[in-house]
Parts: sequence; C-alpha cells; structure tokens
Amino acid sequence: MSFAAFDGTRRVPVAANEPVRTYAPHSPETKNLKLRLDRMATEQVEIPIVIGGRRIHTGNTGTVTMPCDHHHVLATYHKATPELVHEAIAASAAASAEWSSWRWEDRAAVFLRAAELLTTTWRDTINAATMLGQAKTVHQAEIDAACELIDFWRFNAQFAQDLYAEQPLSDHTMWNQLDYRPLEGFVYAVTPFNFTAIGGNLPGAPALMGNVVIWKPSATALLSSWYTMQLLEEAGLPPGVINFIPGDAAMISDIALAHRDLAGVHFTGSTGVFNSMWKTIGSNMGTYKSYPRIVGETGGKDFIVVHPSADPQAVAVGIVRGAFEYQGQKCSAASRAYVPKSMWPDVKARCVAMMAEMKQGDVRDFSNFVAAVIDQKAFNRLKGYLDDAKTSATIVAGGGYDDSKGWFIEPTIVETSDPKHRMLCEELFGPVITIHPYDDHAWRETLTLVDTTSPYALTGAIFSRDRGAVREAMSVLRQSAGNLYINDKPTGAVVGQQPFGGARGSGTNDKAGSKLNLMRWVSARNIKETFSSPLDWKYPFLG
Ligand SMILES: NC(=O)c1ccc[n+]([C@@H]2O[C@H](COP(=O)([O-])OP(=O)(O)OC[C@H]3O[C@@H](n4cnc5c(N)ncnc54)[C@H](O)[C@@H]3O)[C@@H](O)[C@H]2O)c1
Ligand SMILES: N[C@@H](CCC=O)C(=O)O
Repeated sequence: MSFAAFDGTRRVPVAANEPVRTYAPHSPETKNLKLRLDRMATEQVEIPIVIGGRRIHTGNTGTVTMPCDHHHVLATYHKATPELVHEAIAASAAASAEWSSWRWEDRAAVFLRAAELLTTTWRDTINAATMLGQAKTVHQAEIDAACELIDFWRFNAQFAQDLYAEQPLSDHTMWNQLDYRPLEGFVYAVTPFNFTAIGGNLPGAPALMGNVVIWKPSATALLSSWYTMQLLEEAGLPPGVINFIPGDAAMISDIALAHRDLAGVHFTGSTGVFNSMWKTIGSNMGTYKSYPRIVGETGGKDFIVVHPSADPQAVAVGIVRGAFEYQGQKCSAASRAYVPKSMWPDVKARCVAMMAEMKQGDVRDFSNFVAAVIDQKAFNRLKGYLDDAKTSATIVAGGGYDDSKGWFIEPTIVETSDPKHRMLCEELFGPVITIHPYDDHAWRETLTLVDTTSPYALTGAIFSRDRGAVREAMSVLRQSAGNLYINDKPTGAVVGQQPFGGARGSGTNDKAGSKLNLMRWVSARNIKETFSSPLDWKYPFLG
C-alpha cells in the first residue's frame, strides 16, 4: 500500500550537482573516453523496441548516422507498428498496479542508482553516444549527458521527498492527509534530439512519481536514448514502467493521444509539434478517462540586450558562447542581440577575433569548439537563412556551409538595422546570431522591442554595470523570459540552481528539474479522518 507516501523518517541523500570533468589532454578520463569513442565508432548497434522489458525487432528499420560524418552508420533501429504501440500501452497498464504500489523511497532508489551508474560505469558510453550520435563536443556532452542527467535523477528524488512531505493541517479531532497518487493511465513522453538529459528526464520524472510511461525518443538521438533505457533497466526499473517506442512520430502520437488512458503528455521539442499535439488532445476531449496533464517545453528566440554601461568583453563572450556552443542547437541559445551603436564596433571586433580562433570539425578531435548540425533538414534550413541574409542583411563573420562530409554550418554573425528582420523574430536553431545595433539613447524603446519582437519567452540576458538599468530591464522584460540572466550568457541552466522553462510560445513553463514539474505527475487525494464523529444533526445554537 503506497498511500502513506511519506513517513518523515527516511530521507534520500542530500542532492549535490555532479562535478563537470574537464577532459584535459592526456588525462586518464580523456584516454578512457577516447577508447570508448573509438570502439563505438566501429560498432553496429541494433536498437529494438522495448515493451514490458521484451526486445522487439520489426525488421522495418532506419539508421542512426554521425552528423560529423553522415556516411558513417552507428546503429540500425527498429520502427514500431501501430499494433506494438497498442501493446506498449497495455504493457504499461499491466505494470502500473505493482509500480504505483511501491513505497516512493523504493522508486527513488532506482533513479538514485541510475544516477550513480551514470556517474561511474556508464559515463563514457552515454557521453560517447551523445558525441557521435548528436555531434556534441566533449564539454557539451559532459554537461548534458552525464552531469545534467545525473542531477535530474538525484534532485528529483529530493524534490519528490519535499513534495510528499507537504501535508495539510490536522488537530486532535481529525487527521487530514494528502495521498499523492500517480495519474490514472499512462504518460506519453516525447523527447527532442538536442539533450540526452531531457531524454532521460521526460520519462523518468513521471515514473519516479509512480506513473507508467510510453517513451517516444527522437530519431536523431536514438543511440544515447537506447543506452539510457538500458541503464535504467540495470538500475532496477521494472519491465513495463517505461516502454521504449522508436518509430514514426505522427503514427505513434495519433494512437497515444487518442487513447482513453492518456493521463499526461511530457513533451520537449518545437512549438509547432507541441501545438499540433495540444490540438489533437483538444479534438479528442470526451474520450479520456481524466483530463490529460499537458506539459511541453518548446522553442525560443533568446535575446541578449546590452546597456551602454556593459563590459564589452563580457558581452562578446556572452554572444560567442551563448550563440555557438552546441552549434546553437539549444532552445536557450542566444540568437538575437541588441547592442548600443557606440559599443558595437568594439564588441564586433572582439567577437570576430574569438571566432577566428574557434575550431570547427569532428567531435572526436577534442580541440574543436563547434561541430556539425544534427541532420540534412537542419543543414538545408540554415543554409536557406544564410543565403537570404547575404542579400537582406550584412554577414559580419562566417556565413559558409559544407555538407560534403558532415552537416557543417559555420558560426555566423549577421547584422541588421531592421528591428523586425525575420532573423530577429524566428527560431533558427543553428550557430547564427543576428545583431541589431540601437541608438544609445533608445534603451527603454529597445527593451520594449525585445519584449515584442518574437512569440517566444524562454531565455534572455541583460548586460549592464548600471543597477538602475538592470532593474528597468528586469521590469520591462518580466514576461519575456522564464530564465533571465544578468551579465551572463542565456544558456547552461543547472538543475537545482536555475529551474528551466519559459512561457508564451516557449511552453507551459513547468520548470524541468524542480518540484513544480513533479507536481504535474501526481493527482492528490485528500483524506479526512474524524476521531470523534458528530452524533447530533442539530447546530448547537438550535438547542
Ligand atoms: N524549452 C525547452 O526546454 C527545450 C529544450 C530542448 C529543445 N527545445 C526545442 O526543441 C526543438 C528542437 O528539437 P527537435 O528538433 O527534436 O524538435 P521536434 O519538435 O522536431 O521533435 C521533438 C520530438 O517530437 C517528435 N515529433 C515530431 N513530429 C511529431 C508529430 N507530428 N507528432 C508527434 N511527435 C512528433 C520528434 O520525433 C521528437 O521526438 C527546438 O524548437 C527547441 O527550441 C526546447
Ligand atoms: N537547459 C538548457 C537548454 C535546454 C534546451 O535545449 C540550457 O539552459 O541551456
């Protein structure tokens, strides 16, 4: 019986952020990771569908290739059929009674063990899979696939404990208890390509709270997702709690979103896909047993706004790191910047000098700072934007592309005087930032421009050494970003330190890696137990 969810006597270990390894040249950690990369590059992995713990091979396959060398096949994956999607939902239902009856501490122990396995024996494998399969440099893989995923699993156990501890008032006449039940049905977790940690967190967070999950991983992050699934199994996750269903996203979603037992959606990806899922759920209302919880973290058009008092070197580093790390393929990536005209020549010269030193190439060369974008579709989209910018704006640096071996888009700075240029409004999701130099005296108007230029509100950064200007910007931009940074780049949120998510077109802002997110995966039942039942129907004053 799980309803006495929290008895206050058992505590999970106090969560602490996983230290980031530096992978210095010739260090043992670098040597070991390079060995794993070499071996993985020669392997041909076969990725099955996993339903109720069973491996299923349909024979209808796709391939996983390296973005830095797109002829290189890393794995073959099997695609689910409609029948298998139904089977997975049935397997999740079968697993639910047992899993939801576990004490929460037992469920937490599975994820704490998974975190420890990732810290130790699995670290090189998941990092290598993220580097080869998603084109992350060693540092970008380490902060995502190792540290952030470890942090999600450790901190969520602690946040769950805090949530379960929240109980209503009682007195000597009655005992009130909140029973934090899992949702009734399954949670559909749909994950993006760009963060291995999000792949582990979207199915993991609902499962920690006692739910069962259908996980639809991204086709372009399948190698790391498959290893994450196996790691969770090794950590003791029972069969059927998370079912791993690669395949045609639209087909799988059509079935999952029309099912009576759909209890929730945990999505991260583009705004367009999330909107279409929400519409489908809306049009299916009436079929569901309960109102599905819909949680989605989506796109961004993240800004840097610079006050004339800012430190130009800090601004240049914020632009270069914020825009080009992981090839700008972070929802948080800086992709528009507003710089005072008086400061722009200095900031521009600093950025261009940094970019001249920045190496681009295969992630297996640890000295590269930037690598390839994820696939041909992304390459073609970005190439289109760059070609357009060559005539509609000014390319300050970069602008090149080459897909002969990998999907390489050069880090690029574009400048425009048009405050509504499409490159200042649309999410590009690549290593391209557009700068709008503004008149120094137009600070206030520029803040309004930042707030009104895009439909998104995910991340943003203010650079200023004038506290009054910082306060003014924080006020005008209050609804413009769910994660706001002062004198820092707008990327790199750390679990437990900067709970992550945005509103407007950027999602439901349920803050991944926080108690706010876990609250969405429970349905509380209140129980009032009276110790002395009333035996007279009349109010006392009625005599
Ligand atoms: N706000 C955040 O926290 C956050 C974090 C990471 C990524 N993102 C966003 O994700 C996007 C990049 O990731 P992506 O390219 O993987 O996004 P995407 O929307 O293309 O894909 C996300 C997931 O949705 C699935 N999908 C695609 N079409 C679908 C359909 N018709 N029905 C149901 N599912 C479908 C994909 O297979 C994948 O699993 C960017 O827009 C980025 O801003 C947001
Ligand atoms: N949480 C990450 C972004 C995740 C989206 O891609 C960051 O803060 O940079």
